[in-house]
Amino acid sequence: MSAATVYSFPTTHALSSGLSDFVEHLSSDAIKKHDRFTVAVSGGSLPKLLSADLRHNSRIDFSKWHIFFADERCVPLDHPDSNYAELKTQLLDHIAEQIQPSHVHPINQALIEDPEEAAEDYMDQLKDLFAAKDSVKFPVFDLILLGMGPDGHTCSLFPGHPLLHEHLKWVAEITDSPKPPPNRITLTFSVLNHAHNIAFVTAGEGKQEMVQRILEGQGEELPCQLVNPVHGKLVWFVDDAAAGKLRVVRPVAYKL
Ligand SMILES: O=C1O[C@H](COP(=O)(O)O)[C@@H](O)[C@H](O)[C@H]1O
Repeated sequence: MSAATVYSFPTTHALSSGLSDFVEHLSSDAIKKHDRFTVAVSGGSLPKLLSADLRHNSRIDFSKWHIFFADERCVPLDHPDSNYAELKTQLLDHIAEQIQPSHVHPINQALIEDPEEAAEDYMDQLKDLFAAKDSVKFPVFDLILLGMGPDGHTCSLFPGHPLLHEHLKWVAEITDSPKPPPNRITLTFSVLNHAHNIAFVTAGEGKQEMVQRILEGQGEELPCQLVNPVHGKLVWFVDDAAAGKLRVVRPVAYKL
C-alpha cells in the first residue's frame, strides 16, 4: 500500500476532535477552490467517531457540502442497518439547519429490492454532480472517509471477493456480502483511488491486529491495502489501542 500518514490519539474523544479539525481544514480549502466540498462517508463505527466533535464545529460551512455514501446496505432508510440512518442520527440531524437536503445523497429507497438497479441509480446520482461533461472518467471526491472491518474489508469490498477486481463501474452491487445484510451497493476502488483525500478511521483494541497486517504486512491483498490514491493523499486516524501492534510504521501526533 502507498505510504500513508498514521495519526494516533490517546482516546476516541481526542480522535474525534482531531478528525473534526482535519475535515474542517479540507472543507474550507475545497470551498475556497471550487465553492463546494464533496465527501463520501462510510457506515459501521465511522459516523459516530466522525460526528462526536464535527457536529459542534461552527467554523464549517455545511451549506456547501455534498454528502454521498461510500457504501450502503439495501434496506429502508430508517432501518437500523442503514448507513444513512446512522449518519442522520450522528450528524445530519444536528446540522439540519445548515445542510441543504438536496445535497445529501442516500440510496434510492424504491430500488432496494434490486441492488443492481440501486447501484446504477447511485452512479446516476454521482454523474449528476461530477460528470456535467461526458469526459469525466471517475468522480473525484474532496474526501472519502473509510472504515476498516476486522477482516480488512472497507466499504462493501470484502477479502477475496470478485468486486476487488471491478475497474469499470463507479458503483457496484453485492448480493453475497459475508457480513449481513447480504445486499448492498458500494463505491469501487476506481472511485476510491481517484479521491483527493482518503482517511481511514478506526478505533479499539479489536482492530489492532488488522491495522498492523494492513499497514505493515506483505504479500496479502486485503481490501484496505488496495486503497492507493492515484494522485491524492492517504491518512489513517486511529486511537492508541488500534495502533497498539504497529512496530514499523510510526504513528504521529496530528497537527494542522
Ligand atoms: O459493513 C460495514 O462495515 C465497515 C466497517 O465497519 P466497522 O463497524 O467495523 O467500523 C464500514 O466501513 C462499512 O461502511 C459498512 O457498511
